[in-house]
Amino acid sequence: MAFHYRKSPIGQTRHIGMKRARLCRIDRGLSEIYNDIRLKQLMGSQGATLPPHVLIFPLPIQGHVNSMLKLAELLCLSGLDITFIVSEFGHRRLLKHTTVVSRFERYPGFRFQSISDGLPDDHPRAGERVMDILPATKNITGPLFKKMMVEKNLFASDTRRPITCIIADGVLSFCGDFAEEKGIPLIYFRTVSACSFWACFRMPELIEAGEIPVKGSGMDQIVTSVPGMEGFLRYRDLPGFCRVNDINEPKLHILKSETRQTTRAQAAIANTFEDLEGPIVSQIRKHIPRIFTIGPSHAHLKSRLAEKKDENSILSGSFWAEDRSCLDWLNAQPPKSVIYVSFGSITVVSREQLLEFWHGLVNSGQRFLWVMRPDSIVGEDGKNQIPIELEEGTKARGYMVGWAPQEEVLNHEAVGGFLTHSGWNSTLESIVAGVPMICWPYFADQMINSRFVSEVWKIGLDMKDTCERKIIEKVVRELMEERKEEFLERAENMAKLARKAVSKGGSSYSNLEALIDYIKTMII
Ligand SMILES: O=c1ccn([C@@H]2O[C@H](COP(=O)(O)OP(=O)(O)O[C@H]3O[C@H](CO)[C@@H](O)[C@H](O)[C@H]3O)[C@@H](O)[C@H]2O)c(=O)[nH]1
Ligand SMILES: C[C@H]1CC[C@@H]2C(C(=O)O)=CO[C@@H](O)[C@@H]21
Repeated sequence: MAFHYRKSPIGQTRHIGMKRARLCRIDRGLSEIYNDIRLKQLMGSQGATLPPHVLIFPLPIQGHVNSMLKLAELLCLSGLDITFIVSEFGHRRLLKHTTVVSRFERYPGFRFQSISDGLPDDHPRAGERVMDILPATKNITGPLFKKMMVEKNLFASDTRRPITCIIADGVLSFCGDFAEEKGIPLIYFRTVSACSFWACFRMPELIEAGEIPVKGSGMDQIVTSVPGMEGFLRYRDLPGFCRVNDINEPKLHILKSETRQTTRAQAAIANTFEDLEGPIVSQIRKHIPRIFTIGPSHAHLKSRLAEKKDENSILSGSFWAEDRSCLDWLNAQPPKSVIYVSFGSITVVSREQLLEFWHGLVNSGQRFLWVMRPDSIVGEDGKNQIPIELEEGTKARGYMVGWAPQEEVLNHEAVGGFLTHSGWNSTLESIVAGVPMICWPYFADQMINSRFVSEVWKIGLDMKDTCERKIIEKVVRELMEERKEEFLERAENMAKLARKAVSKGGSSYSNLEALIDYIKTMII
C-alpha cells in the first residue's frame, strides 16, 4: 500500500492512497518555500531537471528508523525526492504516536511506502527475539520488496524519476542484491557506531585468530585482532553477536556476512563525526574508501533547520506515545540534579534486575527520571508488590514514564547524567547534550559503545555485565556527585566538537554536501 502525502507542482493539494490518519498544524510559510524549490526543479530547462530520487530503507526497528528518518529529512531539505520504506507495524506506530506524516507533507518529493517486516503482529520485536527480524526481513520482506519495485516501476511517475539510488540499512543485504541485479547505485547506511561496525567487519580475523567464540572465562583478556583498538578492547567489549559458545551460532554468521557485503556498495554513510571516531573511520576507509560521516544526524538536522529559520527542530519518530509530563517534573528540579534512566526500545529486564536498579537509584539519594517501557519487564505477573521504601523514595525524588521525549529530556537543564543501554542514538544524543553517561549495555553494538564512552572518550562509566544495587548506587553517586565536574567538563567539550561538526564548515556538514553532490552524479 502506498501513502502519498504531497502537493502537486502547481500548489494544489493532492491526496492519493489511504486517507490521512492525523493531520496536524504545519508551517504554511515553510511548506510554500519547499514547494517553490520543487516547482523550480520541475519548470527547469526542457523539464530535464527532476531531482534524484532516493529510496531509503531502514531495518524496521526504532533505533534504525530514527536515524534514517533524520537522513531523509536532511536530503529533503536539499530538494531530493525520497521514498522511505517503513514496515506496516512501524507505520501504524508512527501514525498513532507522531506527527511525522504531517511534518513531511511540506516536502512535496517525500513519500512513505509500507511493507511487511515478515513478523506476525503480536511478535514482541524486543529482547532476544528482536534478532528474528533479520531472517524475517531477508526471507519475507526481501522478495516482497523486489516484487514491489518491479510492479511499481521503481516508483517512477510523471513528476518523479525512477529510483536513482538506494540507501539501505547495512544489514539489509537483499537491497544490495536487488540494486546489483538492476544496476541501481547503492549506498549502505549502517546505523551503529563506526567502532561497532569495524569490530564486526573484523569478525573473520577474530575467528581465524581464535578470539571468537568468546570464552566464558577470560572475558577481561585483551582482543588483538581489531586494528586501532589494541590495548583497551576486552573480550567482553566485543559486539554482543560475538558472545557465542558455538562457532556455528547463526547470529555470528549473519552479522559477519551482512557486514562484509557492505564493501560492494558504491559508498557508505556513517552516523558519527570525525572528532569522535576519526581513527576508526580511517581503518574502515581502507576497505570502503567512500564513506561519508554525516552525524550526529539528529543534531545535523537541527542545525540545517535552524539555518532555514525553521523552529520545528526535533523530528520524533517514536513508536510509543511520548509522555511530556516529565518535562513539567524536570522544570521543578535544580540544574544538573537528575539522572535520566532509559534503556531504549529493545532492552528487557527481569523483575530481579528491575529491583536492583530501583534500589540502587533510590539508595543513591539522587533525583531520577526513569523510562519504563510498557513491554520491558519480563516475567512480571502484575501482582508483585513494590517494596514500600522504593515507593517512598520514588515519590520523594523520582518520576516514571512509559516513553519520554528523549532529545528534549537530555537537553533539559535539570538533567546531569544518563543511565543508558548505550544504543547508538542515545549515545549520540547524550554526547550532543553534554550529558555524562553510566552505561549498562544489553546487547549488540552497545557492548563496544560503552567501552568507548568510558575508556576512549572518558565521558562516563561502564557497568556492563553487572546488575547489583550496591554497584548501581556507587556509580550513580560517582557520576552525579564525586566526579561530577570532571565528567561534565569532558562531556561539554565533546558536545562542542559534535556541534561544530554539524555547523557550516564542519566535517559532517561538508560531508553531507559531498554526499548530496555524489547522489546527483549517480543519475542514470
Ligand atoms: O523514552 C524514550 C526512549 C528512547 N527514545 C528514542 O529512541 C531511540 C532509541 O535508539 P537507541 O538509543 O539507538 O536504542 P535502540 O532503540 O535500542 O536501538 C537499536 O538500534 C540502534 C541503532 O542501530 C543500536 O545502536 C541499538 O543497539 C539497537 O538496540 C533514540 O533516538 C531515543 O531518543 C525516545 O524518544 N524516548
Ligand atoms: C537487531 C540487530 C541486528 C543488527 C542491528 C545492529 C547492527 O549492528 O546493525 C545492532 O543492533 C540492532 O540495532 C540490530
